[in-house]
Amino acid sequence: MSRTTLIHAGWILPMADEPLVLRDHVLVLKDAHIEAIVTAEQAQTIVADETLHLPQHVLMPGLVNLHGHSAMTLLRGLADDLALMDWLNNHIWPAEGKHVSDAFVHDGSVLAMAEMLLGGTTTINDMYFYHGAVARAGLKAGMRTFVGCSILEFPTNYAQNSAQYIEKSLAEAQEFTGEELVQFVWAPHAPYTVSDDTFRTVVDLADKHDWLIHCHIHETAFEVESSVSEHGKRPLARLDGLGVLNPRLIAAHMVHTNVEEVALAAERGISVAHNPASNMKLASGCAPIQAMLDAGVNVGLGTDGAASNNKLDMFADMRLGALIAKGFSQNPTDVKAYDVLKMATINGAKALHLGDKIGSLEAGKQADMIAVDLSAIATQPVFDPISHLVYAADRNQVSHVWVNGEAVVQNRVLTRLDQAEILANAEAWQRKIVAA
Ligand SMILES: CSC[C@H]1O[C@@H](n2cnc3c(O)ncnc32)[C@H](O)[C@@H]1O
Ligand SMILES: [Zn+2]
Repeated sequence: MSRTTLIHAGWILPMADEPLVLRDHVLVLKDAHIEAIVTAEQAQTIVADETLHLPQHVLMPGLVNLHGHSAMTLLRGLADDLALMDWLNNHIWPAEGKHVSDAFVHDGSVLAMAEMLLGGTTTINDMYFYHGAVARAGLKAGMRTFVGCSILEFPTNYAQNSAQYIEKSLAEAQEFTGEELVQFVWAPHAPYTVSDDTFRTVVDLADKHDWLIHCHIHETAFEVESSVSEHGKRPLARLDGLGVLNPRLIAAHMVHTNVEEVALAAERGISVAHNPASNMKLASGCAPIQAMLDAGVNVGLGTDGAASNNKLDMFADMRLGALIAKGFSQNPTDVKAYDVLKMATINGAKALHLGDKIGSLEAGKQADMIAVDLSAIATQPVFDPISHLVYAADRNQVSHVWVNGEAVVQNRVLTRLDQAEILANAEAWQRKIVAA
């Protein structure tokens, strides 16, 4: 049976191309879809099953976290203040070797999804191991989940070689065929861990199965330099020669990217996942985001994993993304508040090839949306909600979250997940990891 809910909001931010804020409007939610956005007067004639009044709130699209490793919440705070390769080689990869399993990935992903949903993130583009566990966590949480199937040349707890990563990924994906909230994605880890042959195979498989490709690219100066010495080419040029640069690709980081490479990214129609917090914390550098936007590259926003951020907080990262761009270029007009909101919503949706389904509030789109309560002291007075969402609000002001029309957070409480169980599981994993 169909159900209609009227949501009266103080402000509706549809995330149209140009900044637009609708004051005192009503969103008509019909099952999983947005039926219409109307004035309060027009809403009086609509028969609804339920009416929700959010007079102090902004209703806006759910946030799309374009790059993460959900299960790494269980490694949060284990290794800080290190550069990427030291962090990976000497801390994270050894810890993953000891602990990563199907159960670890499931519990870590649920913990991450609880944190993300409470903070207004409705979609995660993940990449990790034990993909069935990530998908199950997404379905349990009611979160839109892109399950990145990692591929590396070296053995991990999950697989022994690239062929086995691929074989296991395909088998795990089969179980979730037809699940609306779950999609599988190829995730070759990085140019320095994946061979030419494997990249070629990934491109073919992505075409064959109609999957996206998600890869860490140009994250550090070391990555670029080692590619030049090993392959005689910078990573992007190498990947272009292998056919990887196409509209299926979501390139995470792209920090060390020159003018020619920005132009190439635009020409090939790839999307970029900008991870400002992880790039700062691992001291990787500052990605040229304004140059990418100017060139027409589709740039979304990601948190990266909780072991390198260390929070899965898209509000914090929107703010940081806007601030570091200005500080780096000494140009205050770089990466404006609305640009960063687009990155966190519609651009992320476009990168995931869901631009016609989510990422903005429009009639006919799926209802992935959040309400942000601006009545807090820290967000008063309200001259411009766009400014507050980026520069003043924090994730704890997210009061309601809907995914596909379902309220998965209501008045700051998770409706599907048991918070006490999640906390107990996190503590049990901490004890296990400390004891190892
Ligand atoms: C293929 S995803 C799983 C793999 O990636 C590692 N990882 C996490 N964060 C980063 C990063 O910023 N750059 C490169 N690799 C990263 C993670 O620990 C897993 O081993
Ligand atoms: Zn990453």
